[in-house]
Amino acid sequence: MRLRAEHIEWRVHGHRLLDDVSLTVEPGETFGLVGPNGSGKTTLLRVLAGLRRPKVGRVLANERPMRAMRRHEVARTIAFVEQQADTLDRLEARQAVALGRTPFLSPLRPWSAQDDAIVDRALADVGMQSMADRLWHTLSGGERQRVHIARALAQQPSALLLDEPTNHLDIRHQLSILTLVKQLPVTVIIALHDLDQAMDCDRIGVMDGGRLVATGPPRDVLTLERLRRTFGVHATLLDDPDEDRPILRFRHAL
Ligand SMILES: Nc1ncnc2c1ncn2[C@@H]1O[C@H](COP(=O)(O)OP(=O)(O)OP(=O)(O)O)[C@@H](O)[C@H]1O
Repeated sequence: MRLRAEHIEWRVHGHRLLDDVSLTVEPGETFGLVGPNGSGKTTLLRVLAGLRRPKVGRVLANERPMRAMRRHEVARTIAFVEQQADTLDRLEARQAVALGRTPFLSPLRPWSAQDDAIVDRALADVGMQSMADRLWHTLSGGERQRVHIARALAQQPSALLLDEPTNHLDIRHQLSILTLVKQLPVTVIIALHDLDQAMDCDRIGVMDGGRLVATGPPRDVLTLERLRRTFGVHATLLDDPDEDRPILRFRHAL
């Protein structure tokens, strides 16, 4: 799915949280959204997910204005893993993942073996199949995060939006989730704080003060000057001996 934002502005109590943001993410692309705290990444993801409907600007999903789409239609095509996702206290992990199938169910299309298979696959993809029967409140922060990601995968979306999905994860699960989402044949927009992880995206966008100040291939965008200006850090670039890709080494805050 092609996701396009055109001249989005989002204001809260007179503060402009998004300022003339335009962006096109192509089908199958993995697009990283980076920027300092409070730069507008979450706000932009919420707009792209259809949870916020801007008065100025518009979002198009495969060239269709999202404003014209019904909520369940959006839920069938776009999955969003939020940073502070809901607690699901009385549910088992498997039931929480099964919620991802809700937009597809109706009296004419009840739960089926196919839904079971999709849920099993999503649990396996995030390495949670052995904890499928565990109650939500018994799961660790990282395990809950993996269940949220599995719920989004169970939606089988055309676009997957993730807000700092690796936050609570140990390094092994960070890498496996990032590898997994990159391999998915769907459009992925992922907000990341780890700029080295962002280097593996197809393209990245840099948010700064509610504006999208740069987009492009990671190494073109994450220049030392950009790191200084937007992130307020002095960094150097090191060569990775195993791959044709630089490694960022952060020296100090400016
Ligand atoms: N409801 C609100 N009312 C007032 N200000 C808000 C509201 N929601 C967000 N903001 C402000 O908007 C700005 C952008 O917030 P947002 O959560 O989009 O940033 P972010 O880039 O995702 O930050 P972080 O990296 O810290 O998660 C912040 O300054 C935040 O305090």
